[in-house]
Amino acid sequence: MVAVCERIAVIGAGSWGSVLANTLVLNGLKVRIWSRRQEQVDELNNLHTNRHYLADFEYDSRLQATTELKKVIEGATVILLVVPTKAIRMVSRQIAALLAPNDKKTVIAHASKGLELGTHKRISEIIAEEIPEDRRNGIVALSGPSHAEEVACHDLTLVTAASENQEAAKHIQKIFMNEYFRVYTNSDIIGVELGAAFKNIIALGAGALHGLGYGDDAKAALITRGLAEIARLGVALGAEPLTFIGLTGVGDLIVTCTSVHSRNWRAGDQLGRGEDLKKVVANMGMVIEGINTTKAAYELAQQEKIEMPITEAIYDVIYKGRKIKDAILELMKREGRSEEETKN
Ligand SMILES: NC(=O)C1=CN([C@@H]2O[C@H](COP(=O)(O)OP(=O)(O)OC[C@H]3O[C@@H](n4cnc5c(N)ncnc54)[C@H](OP(=O)(O)O)[C@@H]3O)[C@@H](O)[C@H]2O)C=CC1
Ligand SMILES: O=C(CO)COP(=O)(O)O
Repeated sequence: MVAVCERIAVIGAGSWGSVLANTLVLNGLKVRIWSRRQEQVDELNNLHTNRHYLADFEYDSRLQATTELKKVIEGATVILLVVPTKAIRMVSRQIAALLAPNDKKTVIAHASKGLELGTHKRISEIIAEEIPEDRRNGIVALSGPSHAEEVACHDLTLVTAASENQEAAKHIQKIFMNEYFRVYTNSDIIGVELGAAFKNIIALGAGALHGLGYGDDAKAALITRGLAEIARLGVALGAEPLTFIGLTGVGDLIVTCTSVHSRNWRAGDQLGRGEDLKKVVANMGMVIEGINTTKAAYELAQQEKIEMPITEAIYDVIYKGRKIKDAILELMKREGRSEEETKN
């Protein structure tokens, strides 16, 4: 059973952070959520809504929001980061400055999905660099096929809490588990974080296929061949191959490539319909992680000498202005291969 007195800090009040925070409140925990904007804090505290991110959802009135980071993390046994990947380093640095040295009480968890531009680091690696080991009790990635819109209305969702520290992973499992939100543990945080990041690239492609009017055969092929290249790069980077057939691999790939809730899928769909990338990003008003992750994965694949034809095609479309139809045609015209080839 979760200790009722336990206090949880959620950092980031976008669609996912706010719904995860609400889930924990409903599970009986004391939760404070941090937002950088006072008007959003006022809306959450007074109206119990967060209209920009989830238009028709009412949050539990026990959820407390504030812009004061110190107040949010004070006394927290878990600090859960749910900001876009590009903000993880800065936020972690600010948190580290507020945690006491030699106080290893706090589990640091995150539910974000991406790789850092430039360094290509996974989120737990960034956190480990910014929050000294003596100020934390493990780093956990909470990941899997999960859309805020569905968890908000208690649809059934299964995710994974991954960490090198199994006690910390079990703690995250314990505080989140309920009758609609089921959590597994996993020790392969490399595979879990890489699967979570890379699936967004393939989701951009799945959306683009839809926008162009292609059917289910094309979608299934993209998901399958996408998984093959995700796993190839992931294993080269130290992941366990089996992780890619779990919730955070194929599970998240399926949901993100097929759900209208996915921002990455929706962005791809609009690109497929001929919209301009800058306009798509501006109109989304929420993070589209796959755009930066495509660049990071493309560079990592070059560095590791791993062939990733789909990622390369999406990179060309996003970063070199290539026409999507031309990129698809080139993929289709590649030399015939054996499906049994595992390396390339
Ligand atoms: N939405 C979902 O269903 C899921 C999302 N995720 C992952 O969770 C992470 C967050 O996604 P999500 O909540 O959807 O994103 P949103 O775009 O909905 O919200 C992002 C939140 O982060 C804040 N933020 C943005 N930039 C910064 C910054 N530089 N410094 C501090 N705070 C910042 C935003 O604040 P402001 O409003 O002030 O801009 C907002 O509160 C992503 O990595 C995503 O892939 C994972 C699973 C499901
Ligand atoms: O990670 C997600 C689903 O598991 C959310 O995907 P999007 O960021 O594409 O909305």
